[in-house]
Amino acid sequence: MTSKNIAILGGGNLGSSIAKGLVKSGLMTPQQITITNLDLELIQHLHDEDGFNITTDNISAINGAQIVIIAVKPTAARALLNQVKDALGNGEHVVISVISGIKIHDLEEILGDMPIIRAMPNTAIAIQESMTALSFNEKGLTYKQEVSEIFNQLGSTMVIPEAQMPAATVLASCGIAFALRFLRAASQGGIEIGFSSKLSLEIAAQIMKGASKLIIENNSHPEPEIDKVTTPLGVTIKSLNKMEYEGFSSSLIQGVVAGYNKILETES
Ligand SMILES: NC(=O)C1=CN([C@@H]2O[C@H](COP(=O)(O)OP(=O)(O)OC[C@H]3O[C@@H](n4cnc5c(N)ncnc54)[C@H](OP(=O)(O)O)[C@@H]3O)[C@@H](O)[C@H]2O)C=CC1
Ligand SMILES: O=C(O)[C@@H]1CCC=N1
Repeated sequence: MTSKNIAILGGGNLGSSIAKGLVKSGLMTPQQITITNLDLELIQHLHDEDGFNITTDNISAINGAQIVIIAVKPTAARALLNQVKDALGNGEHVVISVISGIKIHDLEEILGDMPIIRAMPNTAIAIQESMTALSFNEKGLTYKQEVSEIFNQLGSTMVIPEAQMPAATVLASCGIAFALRFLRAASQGGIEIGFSSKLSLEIAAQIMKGASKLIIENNSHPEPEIDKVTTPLGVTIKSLNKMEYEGFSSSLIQGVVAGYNKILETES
C-alpha cells in the first residue's frame, strides 16, 4: 500500500484502467486517486461505482497529489501541459506520461527540469495484466524503484531506453488489440463450425490464456509448443498451413511494422 495520492489527468480508456488496476492491486484506495476530465459526466460512473474522486479541475487534482499521470490523447497533450506546468513546478510532483508519441525531451521543454517518466501500459492494467514499458529522465531515475514497484503490481514491467518506446507502444500497448482480433477471428471460425457465439468466444479466450501461460510459465517458445500439437497427417498442420498460405504470420508482422512506422512519423 502506498501512502501517496495520484492524480490521473484525462480519465478515458487508459486513465480509468490504470485507476482500477491500482485499486484492484490493493496498492491504493479509490480515495487516494483523483481522476479528471473536461466533461464530468463522462467520469461520473467512476465516482458512483468505484468511489474515485473526480473533477474537471486539473490544478486542484495536482495540488492534492504527489504522482501525476497524464493520460490525454496526443492531440490534447500540449494544451493540458501548458495549463498545468506551473502547478507542477514546485518540486513536489513526479509526472508519469502515458501519452504515445511525445518524448521526454518534449515534456521537459514544457514542464521544465522535473522528474518525468514515460510509461506505456495496455488496457489489461485494469486487471493487473499489463505489459508496461518505462523510461526515465535523469530526475525521474530517483523514483525508478518506487514507480517500477507500482507498475509491477499491475502486470509485468520492462525498463527500456526511450528510443525503444515506439516499438513498445506497438507491441505491448497496441498488441492487446491485435491479440483480441485473433480471439474474435478464432471465435468466428468456431461459430462457422457449429458452436454458439458465446461458447465459441469462451473457447477462444481460454485457448489464448492457455497458450500465453504455456509460454510464460514454462519459459518456452511457441514453436516447440506447436510441435506438440501437430500430429503428422493430422488436423492442426492442415489448418496452420492453410493459415500461413493465406498470410497469417506475415500479416501480423506487417501490421506490427505498419504501426511502428506510423508512430515513428510522430516520435522522431
Ligand atoms: N488506450 C490505450 O490502450 C492506450 C493509450 N495510450 C495513450 O494514452 C493516452 C490516452 O488514451 P485513451 O485513454 O485511449 O484516450 P481517451 O480519449 O479515452 O481519454 C482521454 C480523456 O481525457 C479527456 N481530456 C482531454 N483534454 C483534457 C484535459 N485538458 N483535462 C482533462 N481531461 C482531458 C478526453 O476528452 P475528449 O475526448 O473530449 O478530448 C478523454 O475523455 C493517449 O495519449 C494514448 O496514446 C497509451 C497506451 C495504451
Ligand atoms: O492507438 C494508439 O495510438 C494508442 C497508442 C497505444 C495504444 N493506443
